[in-house]
Amino acid sequence: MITWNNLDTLEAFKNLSKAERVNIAEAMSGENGAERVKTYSTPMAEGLAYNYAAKQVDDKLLEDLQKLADEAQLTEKFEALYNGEVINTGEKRMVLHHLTRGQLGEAVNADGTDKRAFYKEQQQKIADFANKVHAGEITNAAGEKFTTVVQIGIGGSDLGPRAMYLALENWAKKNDTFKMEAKFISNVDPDDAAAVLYGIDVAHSIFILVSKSGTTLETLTNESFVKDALKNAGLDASKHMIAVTSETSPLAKSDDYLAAFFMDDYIGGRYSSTSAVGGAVLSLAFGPEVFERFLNGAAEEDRLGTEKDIRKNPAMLDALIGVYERNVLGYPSTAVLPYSQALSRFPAHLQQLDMESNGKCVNRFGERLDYVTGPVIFGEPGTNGQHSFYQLLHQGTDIIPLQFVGFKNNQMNTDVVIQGSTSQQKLCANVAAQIVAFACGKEDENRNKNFEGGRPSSIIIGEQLNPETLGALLSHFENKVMFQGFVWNVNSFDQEGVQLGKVLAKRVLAHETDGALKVLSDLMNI
Ligand SMILES: O=P(O)(O)OC[C@H]1O[C@H](O)[C@H](O)[C@@H](O)[C@@H]1O
Repeated sequence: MITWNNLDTLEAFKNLSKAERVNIAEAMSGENGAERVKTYSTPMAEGLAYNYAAKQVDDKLLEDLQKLADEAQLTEKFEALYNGEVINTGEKRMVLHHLTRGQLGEAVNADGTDKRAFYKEQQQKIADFANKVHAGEITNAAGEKFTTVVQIGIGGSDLGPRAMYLALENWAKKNDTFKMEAKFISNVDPDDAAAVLYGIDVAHSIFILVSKSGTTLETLTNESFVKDALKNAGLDASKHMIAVTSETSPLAKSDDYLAAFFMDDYIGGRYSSTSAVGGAVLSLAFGPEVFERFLNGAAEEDRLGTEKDIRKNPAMLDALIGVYERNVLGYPSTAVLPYSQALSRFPAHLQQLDMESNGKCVNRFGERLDYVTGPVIFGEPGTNGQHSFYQLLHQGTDIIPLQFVGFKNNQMNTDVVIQGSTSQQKLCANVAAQIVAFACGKEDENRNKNFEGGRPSSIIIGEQLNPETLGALLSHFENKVMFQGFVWNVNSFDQEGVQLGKVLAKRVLAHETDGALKVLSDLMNI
């Protein structure tokens, strides 16, 4: 029997609050620190490892976190989720994104079909379509090959797929699997679409309209923008556009598209990178085999999420340490710092994934919570971030837990030795140095140059960012956010908080405003 309880009612949480605080600076110094780096590491899928040596934990605290995991029934809740229980209570929906990449439990039937079979069927249809485009069997009206793919979508229909595309673009070029360049149009700012259209050859471009709901104003506006551009170029828009949407959306039955591929209401936008939402653009850009390898990496990581032992379940461990930092230590935000230029948009994706999921102040039953939930998430790739906001991370008044990601090898296999080391070595040296600098600090008589240390971090380390490791990385964070939502007893799968602004914007556009909104509308010249 699963029970959904608030965090502050759990005995294990009360104990956790009383636990002695670990001094990271001490723990990470000398032989002790060396031993921690070796032992406080949990294997992930595809050769990745989650290293939490520089987190504010010790064996005793890990035991307490295990008790919290058990009492909060995290494994059981995950099991219920992947077996098709209605976990998204706000919208009365199942939560099935794991089924887009594997079958963790029982068959889930809905809408008259087996859902795993449905997602696989869509993936296969996309693969067939992509193969035909690459082979020149599906072409523009002049019989010429498409060379560019442009995704039109926003939020989950943009951020995840865009981050994944950028993560694999150079890898695919190096590994001869790069098929088509991809571009993305998301913002309703007309300069976004205009800039993308300006830089491409529209006659050889295929546009993917991606909207789960089929009603998002920004996306529909950008679709019209693109259709106009195609028309002005003397082209038939329906020969250049495909759609990815849910079968129930208004777009599903339209004749305006060359083809349509489907996801459904059981996949949240921010969890949709492994569905047709990511599948179409990534299969067109890199080939369906690369997309499949990405799914396999995610599936392998998902399986680790079913482990009860937190030391064998990196997503659950990461989630629990995050809860400890947020609810016991009181840290307000978390920085995601990938030491990989290919992951330049990964933090932006995680912002939506984490904050749209767990930025809630009521529990699953709509009752106000008396404790804090999701932290503010932000980040930039290293080493760039070091020359930007790390000052605050090192010496600011807030302690901000850090999530590093780093790879031993680069993707392009091109490097140079300057001052006795390669660029890749410099990159890796920096991330190692930062972990110790944040943890241990450095005493200095000059207060301005003093580093207090005690700033916790973890790092996910891998050999190279490739389709499999990217899939594993994505799954890790998706499952981390899910487990945290379970602990906080919030519904991580709806997003009512984005509605009010949309409603008011519509009122502004209809000139139905008064008071402050009227004056602001006037100020903005609407
Ligand atoms: O895919 P769509 O239905 O167009 O939705 C796009 C996005 O907009 C919404 O407002 C939500 O905040 C996001 O969760 C969603 O991903």
